[in-house]
Amino acid sequence: MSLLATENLTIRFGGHVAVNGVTCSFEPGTLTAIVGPNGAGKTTYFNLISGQLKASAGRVTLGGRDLSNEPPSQRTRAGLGRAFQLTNLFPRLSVLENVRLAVQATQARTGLNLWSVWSDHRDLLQRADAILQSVAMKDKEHELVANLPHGDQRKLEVALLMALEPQVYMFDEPTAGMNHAEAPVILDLIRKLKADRSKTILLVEHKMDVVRELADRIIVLHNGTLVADGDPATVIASPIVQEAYLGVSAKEGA
Ligand SMILES: Nc1ncnc2c1ncn2[C@@H]1O[C@H](COP(=O)(O)OP(=O)(O)OP(=O)(O)O)[C@@H](O)[C@H]1O
Repeated sequence: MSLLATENLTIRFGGHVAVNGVTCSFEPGTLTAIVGPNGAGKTTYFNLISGQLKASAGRVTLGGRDLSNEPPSQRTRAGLGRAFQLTNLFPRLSVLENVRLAVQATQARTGLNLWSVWSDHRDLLQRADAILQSVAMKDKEHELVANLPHGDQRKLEVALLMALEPQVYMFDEPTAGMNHAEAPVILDLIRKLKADRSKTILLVEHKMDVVRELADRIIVLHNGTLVADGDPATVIASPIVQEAYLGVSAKEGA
């Protein structure tokens, strides 16, 4: 079982410390919600973990392996999977082709050469098929991604993440910009991932009703610092979070 950990993780932009000495670990089988006010450093923390930003100080490790100096592609190979709000999709390819490419990337990662990838074409298709079934998109497999509604594109993005079989799933406001019909589909996919119990899931989320339903644990960032960490009921109920960090949203979710 691989544990994701950050040790004293810090980044400075000029004089501003956006993430300040965050030490935290995330266990498989747990969905941790990361909350905090706007500008608290949540997305920056994600960027430091996935490698989009390089830390000024501190370390990111997965299963004891230090990833701090690895580029994002190596971190993905090591098992960190992040949903990138559609930037990972190939819009001019079909749904099936997108999933198949993601499955192929995984097989290449596990050491198969090009010839065996080709000879295992049928296995590839079966795996892609299973993923499409699991996200209920089999009926759209031949549609061009560019023609899909926004909600389906976001769903496909989660499907591509699943195809990569990461140990860690990172979602940054996965239902942002979605309508009332689209959001439940994404939340259902995250629920299914969670039911697997072997995955580490990190979720940056402002919507407290979503956090309350999905999170096993909540950590709170404020001014780049980790200020609370614990089970959802305790963290949400704590006066410091209610009054200073979550404000009206927390009360609405209560
Ligand atoms: N590349 C950058 N250069 C300079 N400052 C940055 C950069 N990225 C983030 N910041 C600053 O770091 C702080 C944390 O930003 P971040 O986007 O991580 O907050 P957040 O908690 O995700 O906010 P929100 O909930 O609004 O998305 C902010 O003050 C932001 O302006």
